[in-house]
Amino acid sequence: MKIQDLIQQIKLKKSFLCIGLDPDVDKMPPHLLKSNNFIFEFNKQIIDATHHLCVAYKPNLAFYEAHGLEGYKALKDTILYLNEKYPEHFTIADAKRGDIGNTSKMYAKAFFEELNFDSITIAPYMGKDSVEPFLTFKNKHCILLALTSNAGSKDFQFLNTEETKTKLFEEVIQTSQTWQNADRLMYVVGATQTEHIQAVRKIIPESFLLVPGVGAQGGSLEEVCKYGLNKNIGLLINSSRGILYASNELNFAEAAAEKALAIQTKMESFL
Ligand SMILES: O=c1ccn([C@@H]2O[C@H](COP(=O)(O)O)[C@@H](O)[C@H]2O)c(=O)[nH]1
Repeated sequence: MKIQDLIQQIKLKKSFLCIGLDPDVDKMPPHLLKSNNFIFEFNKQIIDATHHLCVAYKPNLAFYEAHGLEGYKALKDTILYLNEKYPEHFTIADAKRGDIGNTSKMYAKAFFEELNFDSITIAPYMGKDSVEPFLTFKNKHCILLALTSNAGSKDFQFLNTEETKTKLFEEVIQTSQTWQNADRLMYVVGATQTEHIQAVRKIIPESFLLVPGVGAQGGSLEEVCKYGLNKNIGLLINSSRGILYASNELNFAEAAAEKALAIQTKMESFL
């Protein structure tokens, strides 16, 4: 998908909501567990109930890989369903990949060609040659982990770099912007890190940020918007558990849609 198409969808729907498809058997409605391919069935009902309120879906690979072959099938069915029925949605494989070049090339083929996702999250720790194979794909996007939402982000991401005296997360953003096809880069910045979004925006005023951490992790949508919005919106704010598990009864999909609507309504007031 082209960035311009994503921006158009955001303006049309007055929403920059990304719904995280993190199916957790322990939290899913028990009645669904009886059906074959219940993970896909759960996703399908969530997608059908919420598609008009969001512009992106983000399956996190862990929730599929934990189920082996069945999980992979559910992931494949989910992305096929999205691409066929709701092709205007931006799709994110939250896989956090990145390896030596020839291995990254295979990851890129897996997610961009075989599964046909629009984007993938990438851990940038291995540097330029681990990310570049993903950046060769036209109209596909690489979302680098910059400043993550978890407490452990403090372990490394705030360390000062000796050469440039910037924090490691700032260095990741700055340096990656010099790579070929850097216009295909986006960055993960946690909603729990709002005091640092201004610093991020100073380096990349134009880039899209994928912002997880509202809802279950306690991040504030208002604060993220205050510091993160740019002239093209420039934000995809993710919520997974806060939407998916609003109810585990028969009405789970409608309950999820109500939560998504509440977020979309707030978003509309910022546009
Ligand atoms: O810094 C990060 C990077 C990724 N995530 C992922 O986003 C969702 C958040 O789920 P919630 O249920 O809305 O908390 C999940 O898939 C994480 O693995 C993140 O939270 N923080």
